[in-house]
Amino acid sequence: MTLIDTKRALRADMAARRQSLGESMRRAAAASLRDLFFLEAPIRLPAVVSGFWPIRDEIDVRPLMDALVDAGAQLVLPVVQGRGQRLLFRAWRPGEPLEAGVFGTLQPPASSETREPDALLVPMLACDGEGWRLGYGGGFYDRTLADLRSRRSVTAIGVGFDLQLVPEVPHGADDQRLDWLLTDRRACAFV
Ligand SMILES: Nc1nc2c(c(=O)[nH]1)N(C=O)[C@@H](CNc1ccc(C(=O)N[C@@H](CCC(=O)O)C(=O)O)cc1)CN2
Ligand SMILES: Nc1ncnc2c1ncn2[C@@H]1O[C@H](COP(=O)(O)OP(=O)(O)OP(=O)(O)O)[C@@H](O)[C@H]1O
Repeated sequence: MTLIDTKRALRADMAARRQSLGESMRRAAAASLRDLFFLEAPIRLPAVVSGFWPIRDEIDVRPLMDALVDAGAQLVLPVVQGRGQRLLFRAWRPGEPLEAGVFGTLQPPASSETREPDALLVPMLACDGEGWRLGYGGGFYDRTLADLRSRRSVTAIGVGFDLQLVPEVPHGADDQRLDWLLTDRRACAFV
């Protein structure tokens, strides 16, 4: 199997695993995630922090985003510019309107100012103990992190349910490692 096939198979497995979680478990996980973030404090605030508006069965980071704003963070949300391009980030505050983006995402309108994040909450399907991450396969976060890291220091925090942690995520030359892992059960830095 090629790397692409192996990743595709793992994506299907992990999507099914995440789908098995019930509503009350999801609510509790969103609150634990928020609390663990502030207990372990992966970043210093104030800072520009990229969140994400959850799609499909992703963990709900909205309680964490609310708390980040209360703690002095400037939130930004990702915007897909096009296939093969890096993500752009637009400022957003909880309660402000969002508009439809690609792949079922919601994003701040073009009137919101663009900001480069100091830290990113990175959605993931799977992650391993070394910080290798599996996303939906667009390579958007890999391209974005490669570009940001070539110019500045950023903290990439992989965010998901604890059951998304697996022994090994296959990776290639284009994959960017995470700096931190944040789940409903742990927050830890990768060395
Ligand atoms: N909540 C959230 N927002 C996000 C991301 C994300 O992973 N989660 N992104 C992370 O990059 C960007 C959006 N990228 C995405 C890329 C692919 C798919 C997706 O559903 N892909 C289909 C295949 C589509 C196709 O190739 O035609 C799939 O997985 O079935 C979703 C979002 C920016 N915003
Ligand atoms: N910096 C880059 N430059 C060019 N192509 C890239 C870069 N990063 C990733 N890609 C390409 O994007 C495609 C998808 O990559 P991959 O399967 O790792 O996506 P993913 O990490 O699961 O998705 P995402 O980051 O969007 O959540 C691959 O063909 C990969 O080679």
